[in-house]
Amino acid sequence: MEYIVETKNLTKRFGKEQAVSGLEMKIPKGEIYGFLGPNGAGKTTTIRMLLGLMRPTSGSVHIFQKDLRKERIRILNKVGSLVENPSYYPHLTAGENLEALRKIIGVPKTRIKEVLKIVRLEDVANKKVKGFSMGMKQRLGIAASLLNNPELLILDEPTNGLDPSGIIEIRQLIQRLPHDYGMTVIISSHLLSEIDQMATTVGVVSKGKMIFQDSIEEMRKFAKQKVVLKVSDSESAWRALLARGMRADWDEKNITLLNQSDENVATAVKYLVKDGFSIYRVEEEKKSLEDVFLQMTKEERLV
Ligand SMILES: Nc1ncnc2c1ncn2[C@@H]1O[C@H](COP(=O)(O)OP(=O)(O)OP(=O)(O)O)[C@@H](O)[C@H]1O
Repeated sequence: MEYIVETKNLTKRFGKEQAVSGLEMKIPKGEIYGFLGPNGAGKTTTIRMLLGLMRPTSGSVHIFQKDLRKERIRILNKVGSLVENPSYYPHLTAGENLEALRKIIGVPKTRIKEVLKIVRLEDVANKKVKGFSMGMKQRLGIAASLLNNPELLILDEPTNGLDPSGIIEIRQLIQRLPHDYGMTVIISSHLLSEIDQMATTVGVVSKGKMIFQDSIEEMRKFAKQKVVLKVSDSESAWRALLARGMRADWDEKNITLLNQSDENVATAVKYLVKDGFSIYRVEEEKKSLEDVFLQMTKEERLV
């Protein structure tokens, strides 16, 4: 597997505090990697280390399969990033702001038009930035990060402070990048719901540790359905199921089956009827992906 980003035992300590702890991040090419974790989990510290802005206490960062310590400039020339809220000259237009950056980076003038088109700001290229909405400013920030035609784009909480329509705009923009431009994207957030529909791979950090890293489909598997039985004399009914070798939980009210296959549910119902219990309801409860994420970060399930 060719990884665009691979960290090994990446660790950052601030005094006694371990902000990032033995992180093994693996990001295949062309993925949109949702880097998730509650506030203070270590996302920004990790991103700063990926961008060479902060030196790891120990461990290594490889980007494009090159060691960041040894080939920093060569690597960073092909990386775009938006780490803090970008600052602009409010009295200059979108195009003029990008022009100022373009001169520093040294890319052809034609690139300005291209990046404005990618972020769908070409119609307001000649408007002053001071009249822009938060969402437009954020898209301009992404345009700036695309000036050097990066192969890897790193966005730290790009939807922070945006309204729902601004979030959707950013989502649509990011979703196109791997397909249309062959980019790999890392996008951090403390809210799964914000990146749920755009990430293809997810890394979840909690207290500096990676507690889950896999495809979003794998994460969805944790959002399994629960089948709940509402029955008469539920405690006895639960004990009767256990006595028959079935796996079930009881919360002093209802029974939850731990194996939710159709067959297993049918067997449980058959036993309960046989044992003389009345079945009032057989209900399905589905956990949202957000519930799964919250549960993961609470339990710190280690992978
Ligand atoms: N320069 C620093 N000096 C000391 N401690 C720091 C420094 N930067 C971060 N930390 C600490 O490291 C931990 C991780 O912080 P970090 O900013 O990386 O988390 P985060 O996941 O990005 O959170 P947020 O979403 O709030 O930005 C926190 O406990 C923070 O207080």
